[in-house]
Amino acid sequence: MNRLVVVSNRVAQPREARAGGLASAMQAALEQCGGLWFGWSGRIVDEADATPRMERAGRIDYALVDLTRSDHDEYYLGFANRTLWPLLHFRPSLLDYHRGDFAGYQRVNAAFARQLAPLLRDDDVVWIHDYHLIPLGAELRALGVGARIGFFLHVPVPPPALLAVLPHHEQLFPKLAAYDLVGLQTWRDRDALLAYFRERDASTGADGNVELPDGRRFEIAAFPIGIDAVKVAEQARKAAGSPATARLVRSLEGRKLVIGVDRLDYSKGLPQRFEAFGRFLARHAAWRARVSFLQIAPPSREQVQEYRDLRSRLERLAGATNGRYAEPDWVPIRYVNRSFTQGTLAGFYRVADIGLVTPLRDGMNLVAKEYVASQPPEDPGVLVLSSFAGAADELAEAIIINPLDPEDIVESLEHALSMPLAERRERWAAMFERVSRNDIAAWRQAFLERLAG
Ligand SMILES: O=P(O)(O)OC[C@H]1O[C@H](O[C@H]2O[C@H](CO)[C@@H](O)[C@H](O)[C@H]2O)[C@H](O)[C@@H](O)[C@@H]1O
Ligand SMILES: O=c1ccn([C@@H]2O[C@H](COP(=O)(O)OP(=O)(O)O)[C@@H](O)[C@H]2O)c(=O)[nH]1
Repeated sequence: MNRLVVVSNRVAQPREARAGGLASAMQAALEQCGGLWFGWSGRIVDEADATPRMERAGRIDYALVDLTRSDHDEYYLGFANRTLWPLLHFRPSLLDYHRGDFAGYQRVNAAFARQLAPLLRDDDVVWIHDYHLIPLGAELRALGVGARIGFFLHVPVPPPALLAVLPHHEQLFPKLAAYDLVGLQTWRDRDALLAYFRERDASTGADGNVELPDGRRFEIAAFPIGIDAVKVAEQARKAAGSPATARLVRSLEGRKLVIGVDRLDYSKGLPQRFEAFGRFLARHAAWRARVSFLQIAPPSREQVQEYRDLRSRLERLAGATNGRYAEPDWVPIRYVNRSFTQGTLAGFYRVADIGLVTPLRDGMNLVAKEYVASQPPEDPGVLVLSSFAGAADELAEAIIINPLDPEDIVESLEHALSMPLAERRERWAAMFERVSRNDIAAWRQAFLERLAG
């Protein structure tokens, strides 16, 4: 079997717990088949080494590179997270473009290619991930790398007119042609990217083949990412008796639990969720002191102003709702700004009556799938899910809502809290079957088989 080489900005490193779907998914995928994982070490240094630091853990070899302060500012915080992230999440008004950031992004991609190329063998299969690394394939090709190279974009793709808002977009997106295969989360994303290239005179086939006017060819296809459902279900069963879950259950004193787990990101629709929970309590006095909402929200990309603003806004919203409705022995919103291990989260999901997943846009949203996989089959909870998460395509039996309408979230809470057991079981069984079938191994195999040609 050919060696798999995974490349991503964020790497789930040994001994480090960090929230984020890409890293948790790729860790699950690589643990199963082994391989090399190349990416950012997470460290910012005065002067970066010319070669990556090598480490091994289990079946995974890691090749980790540091970033300098200007690399981090321009490439990661700047172009990746202040320009591409808002653009790809349909929020052009938040887009902050600087030519210096774009130059830094290209510089880091070129540097990654120079450090990765000497580690590659001809028969490796190279799989590059996400918006941080769009030009990396072209940089590797320029260095003579002839291996099959695939690319997977974890975030949504907006319609062509929005993609074209990006200054110099025509210097960036056609670089995808250096890949043999470009994978996206959903059919909607695939169709949007095909439409972008068609509008630029490419010819595209029904099977996702693209030929650019200069003759370059590549393929675009949808591969919805999954989770290791067996492992998550097992973690949830085990965690049911853990001290952390037991403490949470004790603290509820028989009340219902609504749970949300998200990086503190403006794409996740957290203000709308907090606002809706407040309205729910206003409308349903009978539910006050009978339901608690636990929102776990580890801070993310804190040097970006929009993320700091969001944090302050959420503190105000949680404070206002708690101030208005709390009792001496009950707080409506338990708002927690730290991360937990996936094992601990699985236990929390299992005892939660409702999983509240309401992003304004999300490539997939693995938390939705983890919530489903963690439920006890005999008494499963209810998933409330935004129609704007990629996961909604596979989880149609969730209560699907539009997160921009707080009333829709309020109604979904009423509906979920009063749903009969038989209906909960039926909806959950259908979702669990799909989450189990379309798991992380199936995703990896489907992508790599198509990449192999
Ligand atoms: O690396 P960070 O800047 O700390 O951010 C964490 C990750 O966020 C995004 O995750 C995406 O990938 C998930 C798995 O496919 C998907 O479910 C989710 O919808 C996406 O938002 C980002 O795309 C990753 O690059 C980051 O590592
Ligand atoms: O405290 C936390 C919060 C989240 N996660 C994990 O981070 C991932 C979040 O992925 P998702 O696709 O939902 O969103 P992203 O953060 O990638 O946008 C999931 O696997 C969570 O289990 C975690 O390990 N600890």
